[in-house]
Amino acid sequence: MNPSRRSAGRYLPSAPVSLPDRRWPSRTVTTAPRWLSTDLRDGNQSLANPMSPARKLAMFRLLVEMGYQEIEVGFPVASQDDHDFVRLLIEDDLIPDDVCITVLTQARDELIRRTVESLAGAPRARIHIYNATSPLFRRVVFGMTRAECLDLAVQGTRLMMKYADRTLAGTDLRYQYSPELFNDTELEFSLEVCEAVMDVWQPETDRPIILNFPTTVERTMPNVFADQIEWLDRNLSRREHVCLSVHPHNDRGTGVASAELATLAGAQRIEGCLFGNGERAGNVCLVTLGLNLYTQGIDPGIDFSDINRIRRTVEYCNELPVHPRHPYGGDLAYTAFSGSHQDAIKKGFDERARAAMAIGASVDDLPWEVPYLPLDPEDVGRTYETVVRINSQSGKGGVAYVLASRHGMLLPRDLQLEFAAVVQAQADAAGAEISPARIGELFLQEYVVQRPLSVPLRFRDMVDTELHVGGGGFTVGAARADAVEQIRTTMLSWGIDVRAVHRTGVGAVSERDDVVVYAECRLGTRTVWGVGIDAGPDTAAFAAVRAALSRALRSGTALETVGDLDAPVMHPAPPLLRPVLAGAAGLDLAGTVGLDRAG
Ligand SMILES: CC(=O)SCCNC(=O)CCNC(=O)[C@H](O)C(C)(C)COP(=O)(O)OP(=O)(O)OC[C@H]1O[C@@H](n2cnc3c(N)ncnc32)[C@H](O)[C@@H]1OP(=O)(O)O
Ligand SMILES: CC(C)C(=O)C(=O)O
Ligand SMILES: [Mg+2]
Repeated sequence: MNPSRRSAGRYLPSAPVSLPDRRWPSRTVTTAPRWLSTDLRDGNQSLANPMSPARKLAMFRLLVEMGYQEIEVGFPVASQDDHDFVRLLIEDDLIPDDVCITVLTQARDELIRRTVESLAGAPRARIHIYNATSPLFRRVVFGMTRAECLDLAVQGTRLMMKYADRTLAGTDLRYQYSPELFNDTELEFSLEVCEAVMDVWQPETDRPIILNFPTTVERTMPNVFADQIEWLDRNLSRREHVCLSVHPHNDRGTGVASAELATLAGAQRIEGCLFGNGERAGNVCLVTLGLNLYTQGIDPGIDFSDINRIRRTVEYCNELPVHPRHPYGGDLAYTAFSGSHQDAIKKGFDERARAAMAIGASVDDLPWEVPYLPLDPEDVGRTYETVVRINSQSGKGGVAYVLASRHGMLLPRDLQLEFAAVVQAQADAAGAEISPARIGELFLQEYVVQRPLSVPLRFRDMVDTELHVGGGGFTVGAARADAVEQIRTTMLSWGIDVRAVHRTGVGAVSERDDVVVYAECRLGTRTVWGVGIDAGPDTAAFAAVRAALSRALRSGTALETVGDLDAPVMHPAPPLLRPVLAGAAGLDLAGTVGLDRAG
């Protein structure tokens, strides 16, 4: 914004609350508050296309299944659909015994009458009346004095009770009042209005009242709201019969903080919407609040165990997408692309596995402590599959995680480093994410020789051990238990030091319970890796060494250095090896490139 044209000075800062001995900053939350979902009212009224009856029902059912026991189901006088939905719930007996529905209305005689009538036959229900109390609204919207504004609330409550006496004899009727724009209202006046409303309703143990304090348009920092709530908590009369409720909106993006600090300050109940739907920047998000508690070890009393289904239903009902970065429920909420995050996550999982094994327990019995993951994705029905995704920002830890978790390949550290560079080059070239499937393909292409050798190969030095090739597979004479050692010895005589053979049990790459062998071979000054995947360890080891040779051949420079550290030389390939290499790599060696004994 160009400061010469626009000035922040046009905006009036909110007045701080004088509460020098405020107590909320040193409190901690230990239990969940009561929740009210207003998805079907505040959420619905903010939609370009208000929910159809089918969408309303889907939302109601979802909320009930999740465990919400207080649900604001509409503004019955707003539309025929809203009215009919309330009737449907009552007449089709769709309201479980432990659920209380709420309906909202303005403090206007005719609207109150019709709202009360919409509840006829309900076993239990709450009527919620609101009127704005802030100076701006008194002046601009109502053209009322404070006394007239207070009277609106008082008369509204009286009228509601009068109509309810006539119409709702068999209903367990409960009451809620909200001074709209509470956060912009003089605190003493909010209190005065609420006290006057209570004088009419006369709250008692068996007929409590909900006083609900909204940040209708969030304009202050959350600590100011917390001060306001603590002030009310201290000053409201009949406190034991009052449920002090808050209804934060999210205009400043601090709706969650406002709600949480308000609970420290004395709020017992929070109204909000799933995934923060609602007017303008939304109502406070009930998913975030609930799972924030959960990750502090406090049961929110709400079932979030299938967050994807919750999100899909909410998206269907609201016809609005949930942002991929939305806390806990967004597609990317548990995903790291960046290398150092991935490395830490992988180490976190590895450490958990080790710790669990050490004490003979399941990882689920350990406290959740994984770097960069505040919540175990499985707790909300997500998998670990997308915890790490690979692009140019990723590193070896992430690539190794994908190979392990998606392809069952546990790479030795040096190979992780080497393959990460291969993936990095691809990611740089593509300028996009590399899928786990593509990473698997790249790995196979790079390290696993898949082309069958075209000729039988006999290792002269290996008694009883014969490597036959055909139909794409090897068979190894069974008599030799030390076949790997034999091939190592043979290779060494050709100047190839098979330094290490690493095995992992399962190779999901081939969709069989294969053994994966990683062979680290030294050719001159260069280390070359090859990977073999086969049913048995010996055949896999042979395949791994063969793959390393094939790779060495593909990169001619490596072969040129074999046998001479200082001056690259070209050696004819040993006669025995020449056809192997030709078959493996599809190249005609013709005596020009090859491998020979070092030195
Ligand atoms: C912060 C919130 O979310 S509050 C909930 C808001 N939700 C909605 O408004 C959705 C449903 N609303 C509606 O369908 C309609 O607004 C209705 C049916 C309630 C009323 O419709 P209409 O009678 O056509 O009136 P409209 O909404 O334009 O009227 C505003 C009038 O109500 C008055 N009014 C507004 N709020 C209140 C209130 N809480 N109590 C009493 N009067 C009120 C206004 O001062 C204005 O009066 P005026 O006509 O004398 O100037
Ligand atoms: C009706 C009231 C509680 C409201 O939605 C608000 O003030 O935001
Ligand atoms: Mg609201």
